[in-house]
Amino acid sequence: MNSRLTDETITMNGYELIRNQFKNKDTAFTQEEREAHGLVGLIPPCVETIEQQVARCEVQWKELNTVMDKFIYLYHLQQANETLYFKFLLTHIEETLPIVYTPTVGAACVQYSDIWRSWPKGMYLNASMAGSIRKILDNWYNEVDIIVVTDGTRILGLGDIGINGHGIPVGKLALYTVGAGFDPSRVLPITLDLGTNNDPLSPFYMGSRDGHPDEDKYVAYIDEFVAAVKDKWSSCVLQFEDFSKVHAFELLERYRYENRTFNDDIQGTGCIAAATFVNACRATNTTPRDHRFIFLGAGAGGVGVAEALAQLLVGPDYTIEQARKHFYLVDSRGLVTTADEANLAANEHKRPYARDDVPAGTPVRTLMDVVKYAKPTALMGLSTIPGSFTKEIIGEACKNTERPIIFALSNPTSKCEILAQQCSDYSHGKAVYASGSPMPDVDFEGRKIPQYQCNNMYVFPGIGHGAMLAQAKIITEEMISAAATACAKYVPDEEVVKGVLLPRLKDIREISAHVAAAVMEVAFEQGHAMAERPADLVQYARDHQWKVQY
Ligand SMILES: NC(=O)C1=CN([C@@H]2O[C@H](COP(=O)(O)OP(=O)(O)OC[C@H]3O[C@@H](n4cnc5c(N)ncnc54)[C@H](OP(=O)(O)O)[C@@H]3O)[C@@H](O)[C@H]2O)C=CC1
Ligand SMILES: CC(=O)C(=O)O
Ligand SMILES: [Mg+2]
Repeated sequence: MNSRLTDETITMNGYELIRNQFKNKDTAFTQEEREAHGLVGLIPPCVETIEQQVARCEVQWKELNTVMDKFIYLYHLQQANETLYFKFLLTHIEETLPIVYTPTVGAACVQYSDIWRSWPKGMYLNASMAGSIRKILDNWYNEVDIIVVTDGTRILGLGDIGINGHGIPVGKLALYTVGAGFDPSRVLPITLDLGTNNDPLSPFYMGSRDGHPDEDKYVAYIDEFVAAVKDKWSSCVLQFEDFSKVHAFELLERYRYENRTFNDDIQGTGCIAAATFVNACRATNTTPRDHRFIFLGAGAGGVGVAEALAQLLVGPDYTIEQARKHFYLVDSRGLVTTADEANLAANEHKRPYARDDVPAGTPVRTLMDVVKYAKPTALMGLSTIPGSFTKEIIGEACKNTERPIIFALSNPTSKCEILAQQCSDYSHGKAVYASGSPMPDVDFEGRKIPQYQCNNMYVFPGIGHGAMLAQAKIITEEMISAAATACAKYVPDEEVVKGVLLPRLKDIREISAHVAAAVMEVAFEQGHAMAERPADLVQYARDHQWKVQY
């Protein structure tokens, strides 16, 4: 539903109306509305359509010289008029998403406290609020359909940047509206400002400079937060975002069986990587079981993706243990093996992938060692180490298969394991490539090859929407894998054979409707849905997308 001016709930005077970002139409207020709401004289007299307003934004946008200027411009636009902001995003999706989201949001987060211009978007909860979180949530002004929460401890590949990470929940929620049509007045970005272990060098840093609380206090705080959210907004979806691997897996396990919640970095990333990999297999005429995978990075994203890909290999005649034998995970200590019990004890999420079959004396300390040993057909980068997929590594991978599959998923671009053009050059155009942040088209022997952004943004909006519409009590792995299948299938065979791995971003609303429908279908099948089942799930999802219009 749109937040419409004609709502009976409108009791605001004109001055309040133009300062309300959800109700404001600026020059698009009609003459009748101006007279009815005391707006006459408060805005320029011309009456414009939203298309005319967008045309003005286009001119202003073109005059902005830096990506940071564009980021700040969009933030201001959102603060002034959410409808126009989303209209501009949706009509300029390929230009604006790399600003609102990765890579520019990463640069903006690093400087968030410095570029701050009174952007009261969302909530900030800190350690001193322990014991009062439920009461503090009452300060929020509206009902909430979805919350994206971070504790700022692992923002993209930028590490523990504390309250400056707030740009990520804000950006993710913009994508929830762009992608799945969540009503922007009913979404809530939250940062839990529980300190940072890094020294925020800026004198303007707005968060706590204390280190993180001890483990017991931390978990008690998150318990209180989750319970407070459930009590205040019992039907809202709670998405955990960019929590360090120290807590990401543990918190997912702690809450997933009793709450409508998921972890985007583990499950959303696994989902989109599975969808992209399925299409890479369709494009290369291979099956998932044909592949041997090396992962650089065994954190939240790495293990989330490994588990989602491993599930693609599982079947009646193939167990998850057999599937996991296709995987070799490399972390900062080298190949993850059962010999390194200290590593596994500190990172239980790695244990299912720890190799116990490496012959004594085999060198497996570096990525190159492991590539030579395991002879991969697929390389997955979730390490935050830029340039780690070198020409030599790609050259080795090319010895094992005609078409190696290379996903360089670390964000933002400055952390990416290998750029698209490099991957094409080093593999002589043979690699099937996808990246986490957007990449320009590749020039291969004079031909322009389009690039694919394997990013959870393709699926989390639809997952959240499906869970909300079905009123799913919980969000299960089966719902997530149905979302992956729906996203992969959205690319028809005739496109996939040409190497198209993912749908076009301009179709994101329709993709999200299919993803949401797939999630709902499983929610009804598994008996987790509390809503009544609609006849046509895709149409139902479409009909419940907030329309970007006044
Ligand atoms: N495309 C997408 O949709 C998504 C992309 N990402 C991106 O993936 C990246 C990783 O995220 P996430 O998994 O959550 O981060 P984590 O911090 O959880 O994991 C990082 C992993 O990289 C390993 N690592 C660090 N340095 C090295 C090194 N020099 N050599 C080998 N391994 C190393 C770490 O090793 P150790 O375990 O030993 O510390 C750890 O296993 C980020 O850049 C993030 O933005 C994440 C989610 C979604
Ligand atoms: C995309 C995303 O969630 C990340 O890089 O953390
Ligand atoms: Mg993330």
